[in-house]
Amino acid sequence: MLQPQPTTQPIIVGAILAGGESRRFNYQTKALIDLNGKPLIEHCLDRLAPQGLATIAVCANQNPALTEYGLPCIEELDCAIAGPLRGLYSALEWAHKAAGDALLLTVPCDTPLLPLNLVEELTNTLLLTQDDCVIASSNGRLHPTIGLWRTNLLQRLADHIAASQKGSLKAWLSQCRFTEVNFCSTQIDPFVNVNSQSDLNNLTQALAPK
Ligand SMILES: Nc1nc2c(ncn2[C@@H]2O[C@H](COP(=O)(O)OP(=O)(O)OP(=O)(O)O)[C@@H](O)[C@H]2O)c(=O)[nH]1
Repeated sequence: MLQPQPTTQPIIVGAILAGGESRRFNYQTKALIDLNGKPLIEHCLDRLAPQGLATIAVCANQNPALTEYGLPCIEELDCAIAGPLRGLYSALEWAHKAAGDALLLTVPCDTPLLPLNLVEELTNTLLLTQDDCVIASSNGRLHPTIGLWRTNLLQRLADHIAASQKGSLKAWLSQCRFTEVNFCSTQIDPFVNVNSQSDLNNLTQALAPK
């Protein structure tokens, strides 16, 4: 088990959610979609690497194509729900096992421009508020897959899933005490995501030198 540092800083581990069906991208593995010469998951990793996480794992239905990154692979828990909430549930279980009472950052694999102060801002807010979690937003839009969660939510989430038998992250969030942390940018939305070929085309164009 990862041990806490001799400071008051909690252990923070990261999980990149990279499962799902990718119906809007012809069922292609979204994490491996190329953006400007690099797969989306590498963009994510590059953004997270300098942010002081104790470890970063990938939660992706054990997709063998993602094992080459050498990241710990989080096994998806067998439950009646699918989608990002199952990813969060699996990641919380992994984080609780790996680090005990700690904090878990979740991000989706399809957001290549994550802010470099994401972990710092979310952590500062969570420690201040003592809420269950903090969730990122931009331009007035909440991004429930991008959050910092207390691992001790695990049992509550398990109960929620067992009671609802289906679930969206939004429905789960409505059961949580959370604060929203807004990240703004005058240029491209830092949480712009790639769900389809046209999203990819638009982002490639937006990133092209003017
Ligand atoms: N681990 C895990 N991640 C998931 C699961 N479903 C979705 N995700 C991830 O959660 C993020 C948001 O997913 P969505 O865009 O809502 O769903 P998607 O399946 O990727 O795409 P669509 O089928 O087009 O809706 C993406 O990074 C997905 O890779 C799941 O069941 N398990």
